[in-house]
Amino acid sequence: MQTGHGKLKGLTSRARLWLGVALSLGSASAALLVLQLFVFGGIVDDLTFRGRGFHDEVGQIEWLVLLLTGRAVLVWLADMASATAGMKVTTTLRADVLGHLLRTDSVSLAHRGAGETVTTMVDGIDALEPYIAQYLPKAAMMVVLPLMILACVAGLDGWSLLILACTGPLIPLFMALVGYRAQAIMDRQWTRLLLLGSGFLDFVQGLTTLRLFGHARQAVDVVATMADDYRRSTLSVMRIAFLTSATLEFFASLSIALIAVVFGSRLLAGHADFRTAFLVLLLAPEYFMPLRAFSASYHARQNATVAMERIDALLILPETPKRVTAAEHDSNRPAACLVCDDLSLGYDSTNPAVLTHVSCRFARDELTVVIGESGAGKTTLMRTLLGLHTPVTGSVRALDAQGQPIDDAWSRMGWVPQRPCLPYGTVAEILRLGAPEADIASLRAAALEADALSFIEKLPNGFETLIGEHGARLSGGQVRRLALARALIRKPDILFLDEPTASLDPDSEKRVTDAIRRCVQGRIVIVSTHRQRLMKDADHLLLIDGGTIRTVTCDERVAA
Ligand SMILES: Nc1ncnc2c1ncn2[C@@H]1O[C@H](COP(=O)(O)OP(=O)(O)OP(=O)(O)O)[C@@H](O)[C@H]1O
Repeated sequence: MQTGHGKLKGLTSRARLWLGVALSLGSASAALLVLQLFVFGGIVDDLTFRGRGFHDEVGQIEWLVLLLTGRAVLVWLADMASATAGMKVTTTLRADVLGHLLRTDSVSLAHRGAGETVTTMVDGIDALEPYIAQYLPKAAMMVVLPLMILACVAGLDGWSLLILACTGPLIPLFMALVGYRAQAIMDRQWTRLLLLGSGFLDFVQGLTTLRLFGHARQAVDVVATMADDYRRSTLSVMRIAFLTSATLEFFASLSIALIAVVFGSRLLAGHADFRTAFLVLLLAPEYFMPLRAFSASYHARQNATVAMERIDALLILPETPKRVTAAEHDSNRPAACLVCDDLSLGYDSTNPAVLTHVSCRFARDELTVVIGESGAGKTTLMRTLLGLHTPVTGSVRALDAQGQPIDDAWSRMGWVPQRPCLPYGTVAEILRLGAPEADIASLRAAALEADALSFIEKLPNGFETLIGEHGARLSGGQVRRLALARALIRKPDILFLDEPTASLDPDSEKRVTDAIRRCVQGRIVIVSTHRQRLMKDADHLLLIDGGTIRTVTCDERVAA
């Protein structure tokens, strides 16, 4: 199995080109830096010890300005390239994770907290950007520039080469030791961030309930405690960062001081010339500079390693398998029936067998109503038919009028869940979630079919009226009819409605039931309910009882 570091390395392939450009530009700017120091050393030596005036050095000064400008441009371009690489990686990864979550078994996803998923998607993926845009280029420069400087110093002075070659490797070694300890602290900090993110989301979502039960104050205290924990663990991380840079500074200063002392004594003894000594003293701090920059971005790698583990936990969530394979793929064939063959459905080990040996058919132009006690498995069956939940055994097939499987029937399904999710937006935006390209005529047609047009037209701005989250300014019956219109706008072949009339008053119940009846023509319509009115309207009544399913006979219906 790949470790967090291994997975991080895999990320670089997403922006190889931009990272390559950043590295090339960085290397070129490093070469210009070395040249610049040589030219500067020469100018200072000429002016101080060789008796030359400024007018003699004009050519050299022009070169120096040219090198400085060239280097500034190259550094800017390298920064742009690495920032582009970082953005490219995070953008493509976020799209991939989102795409995967859309294909994921909805039950597995629901078992993870929404707050944790959101924090991973936002902060987790953001944490990878500094790793790509800062850490990787700096790690490469930590090798390129010191090697260039060592090569130059090798040609200038043996002693200095020895000092730099011995002290340089000590720094990464010590940083690795510190980093080993920092990883545990980073893990802890990430856990605290997740707790804070999910706690805050829960708090906002449950604000009304908390106020009603008089727990708002305690909730604020809990969030404050979590924020304080996060602050403290951030301070621990910063302590480690300070320790790392202090170590670096110590070794760097020691090494430069040593070179200065050695050169000083040799200059006094007349065994060295000023130009060489000055040049080596100019080059020595630059030798340690990339190590410093690398150290400053080292925490980005640790942060990214922890974030990558979390992102990977999302990526390994099981995807819902494609359930039907057919040789031909013809989206024009409408589904004539939906067939369940010996289905067994369950969740994790706590609930492994909700339904067993379920075999049944759902036909077009029929209203099939599924009934059963609360907790019998109606929603579980519906989720499975929709492809949102993977059966333990058995299969679900959509067949055309000739009995041939239809591969893409699932793309033409409509669903109205028990608690329809209406995001913040206008009525038109909510409806267009079903079909983004739908024009206003299609919106009106779907609303009319779902008996939602009359109330939408009475809203202050009609289809452009802003509806609060979860349909805040609508009644329960209006929310159901709007959700039905959203499902119908997709022109579904197969329509699922989970408890569409639950908790509605008789008038709203009648309106929703009549709307459902109108939808049956040319469609497979499957409804789960506890309500008598829908049961009476059913063409086919299925009862879930004792973990399996059976048809309710006409005699039983009459007797009931
Ligand atoms: N995500 C889940 N993980 C584990 N068990 C679950 C999950 N969802 C439902 N269950 C369990 O599966 C069983 C069937 O639940 P389901 O929601 O399908 O019942 P239902 O017939 O739709 O109930 P209701 O009429 O109250 O909506 C219940 O025992 C429930 O606790």
